[in-house]
Amino acid sequence: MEASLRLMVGARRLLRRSGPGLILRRLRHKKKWASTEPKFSSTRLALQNFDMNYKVQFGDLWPSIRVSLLSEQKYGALVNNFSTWDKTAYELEQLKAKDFVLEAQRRVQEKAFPEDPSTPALPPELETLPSPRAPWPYSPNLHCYTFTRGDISRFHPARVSSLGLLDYYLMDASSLLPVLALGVQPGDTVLDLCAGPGGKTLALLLTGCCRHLAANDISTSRTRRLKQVLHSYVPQDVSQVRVTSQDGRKWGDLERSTYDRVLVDVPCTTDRHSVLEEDNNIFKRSRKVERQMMPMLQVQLLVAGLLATKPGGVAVYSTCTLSHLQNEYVVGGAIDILANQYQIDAQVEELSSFRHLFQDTFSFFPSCPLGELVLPVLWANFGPMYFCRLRRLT
Ligand SMILES: C[S@@+](CC[C@H](N)C(=O)[O-])C[C@H]1O[C@@H](n2cnc3c(N)ncnc32)[C@H](O)[C@@H]1O
Repeated sequence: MEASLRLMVGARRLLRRSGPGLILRRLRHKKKWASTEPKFSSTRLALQNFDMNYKVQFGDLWPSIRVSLLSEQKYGALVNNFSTWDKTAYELEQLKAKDFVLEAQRRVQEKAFPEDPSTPALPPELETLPSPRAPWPYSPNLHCYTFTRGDISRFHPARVSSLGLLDYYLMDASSLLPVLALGVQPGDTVLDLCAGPGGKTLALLLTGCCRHLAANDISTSRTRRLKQVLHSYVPQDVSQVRVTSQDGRKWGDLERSTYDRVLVDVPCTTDRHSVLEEDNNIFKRSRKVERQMMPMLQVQLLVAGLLATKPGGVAVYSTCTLSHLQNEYVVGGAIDILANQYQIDAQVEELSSFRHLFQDTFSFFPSCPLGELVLPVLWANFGPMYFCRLRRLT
């Protein structure tokens, strides 16, 4: 009532000043503006979409995944080996945080020396651990601290050490799993195809194994952030990184059969971000086509990544979505394209022993047909993180 009164007074004033033409123009403008106003926020559209699809995909597990996605996520502190790492590790241990990678390595050691009488017997599911001759087949030298199950303490922001470098990098701890699964070995040439803002690139460098590391991202703003991360964490004399800003889909033509290890950490619907943040949300109406084309882009990037891998080399595909259309289906699609269009064989490698190693820290989806999927749960609110390890055979 009050609003229509104000409208009438305003209209009368306008009529007096400028005649009926202007009023009509203003009203027309107002109507157009009102009809383009979004009915639902992007976060709400994302939740509706997930409710529809993930109920089918995850059944009874979906309500608990949903509430975890909407709750505060947990972080991990990736220790910067280039900085005063021993001091950092000591300080993190004082906070009662645990290095989940070191704990997994200890479990492998226990398997390697089972005859040691002081070693407790392993539970049957750990019998699939790697053989004693290859005690740690995953990327080495990575140390990441998390608070234990159910502990929702937060890490303080990273600090500059006496060496002038930041002491740790805060990330969703499950983001380290694709890098660990890549199994970088000393002297490897490595490609990080979609690298910005650079958490995984930093982890790859921290392995101390990369003879040469190519870090690429199509977005110049993301490669700028990547360079800032490198500047804050890595000494200037570490020079084996090359940063580029190209379309990763071209890599198969640019550098075919070149790299020992390739990480393909693709853009996706970033499920946690999509249900929480309006800013840069892929569920905005204006980004509908981009969202629909996402699986196609992901297949193209994975194909390019595998083409850039040497025969016998390894690529890891990863996303932070629960969607099987962006996960297993993409892996299956890329393998088919490689076989049919390029006569190249690539094969998914089993990661079930890897899953057993880290199951105290993360909740894995038990029935993922290809690769592994970390589910957000309240006792370990990491992820979602999907990763799949592929070996290029020919
Ligand atoms: C999930 S993010 C990568 C996160 C990064 N690996 C990290 O750990 O910090 C996906 C990235 O892919 C980039 N991207 C999107 N399309 C691309 C393309 N065609 N080629 C290369 N990068 C692309 C985006 O700019 C975005 O930075």
